[in-house]
Amino acid sequence: MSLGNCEIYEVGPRDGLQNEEREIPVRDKIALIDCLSRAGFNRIEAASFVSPKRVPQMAGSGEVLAGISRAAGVRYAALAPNMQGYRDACRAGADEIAIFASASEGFSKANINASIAESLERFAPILEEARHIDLPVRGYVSCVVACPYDGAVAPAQVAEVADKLFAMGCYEVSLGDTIGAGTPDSVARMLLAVRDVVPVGRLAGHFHDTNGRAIENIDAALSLGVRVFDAAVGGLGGCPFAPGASGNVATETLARHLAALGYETGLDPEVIAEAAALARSMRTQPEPAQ
Ligand SMILES: CC(C)(COP(=O)([O-])OP(=O)([O-])OC[C@H]1O[C@@H](n2cnc3c(N)ncnc32)[C@H](O)[C@@H]1OP(=O)([O-])[O-])[C@@H](O)C(=O)NCCC(=O)NCCSC(=O)C[C@@](C)(O)CC(=O)[O-]
Repeated sequence: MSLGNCEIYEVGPRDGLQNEEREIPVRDKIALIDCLSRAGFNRIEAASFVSPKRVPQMAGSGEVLAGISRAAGVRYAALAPNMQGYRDACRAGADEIAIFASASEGFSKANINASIAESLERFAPILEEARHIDLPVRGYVSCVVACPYDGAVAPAQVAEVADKLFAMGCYEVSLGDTIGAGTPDSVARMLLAVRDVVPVGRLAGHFHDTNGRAIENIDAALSLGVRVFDAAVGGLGGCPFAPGASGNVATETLARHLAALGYETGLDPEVIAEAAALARSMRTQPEPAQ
């Protein structure tokens, strides 16, 4: 019996690759995105216009967006931390922008060298300009359960930042368990608080699998009505500013799990397997094919 649709938002080419130490050639990133473009995703996070000194792996983002073969109906997203990043992303032809805030001050400072309040001030003109050209902006809240610098994060703090991003015009707010500290209980407590201020249909879950609980946490989020989940093909990833954070939940694992539960993702498992093999081959320490 079908339980309806669930969307996987593919973040492998950005959240996945940004943490790899080995320099990955632009042509390899393009090949991965082109493969993912055949898999049936609506949205693929393909690029990040941040400081190349802070995240060297994302330095070729403009060339990546210029080189991909765009598939009809797929939106290619790019991260932008400030107006400079926003303008670069627009010039490169990003179809949507992702801004990224944190629920904890420690991570905000380490990640983007700004307090939470300062980061929201930086994002305001992005939302303003994007609104004029009908460019969708997605908002991230990181550290929704715990922060590698400040420890446990209260659900009310997450709700406050999610509320602000939504009120500023983000069409969707993705809730990031950046260091995979969540449990089904802590994720549910956090979501209950956030659901009070942002409609659940505008929320997405972004679960890193550091402690092997991403799937359980996704189940908790599903039971509270979340139907969009970020995932990285091959389980790539992590954040350079969150020590110990490992990859996102793997797209192929999540797609299988959702299908077994009865949700439709519209993804082609064979193409996903092909992309996962490609992604794994790009790892600094490549893993054997599964
Ligand atoms: C945010 C900044 C830029 C502030 O950086 P800053 O040092 O405060 O900024 P600044 O304005 O003083 O600029 C410093 C230098 O960066 C340059 N710069 C300034 N802006 C840009 C830009 N847009 N693109 C390219 N260069 C830029 C600027 O031109 C200058 O260059 P310099 O004069 O030294 O040669 C910096 O701290 C940064 O780039 N941080 C990296 C943040 C990042 O990419 N983090 C990883 C992604 S977030 C994440 O992974 C979490 C998430 C989203 O996946 C969800 C989850 O799991 O929780």
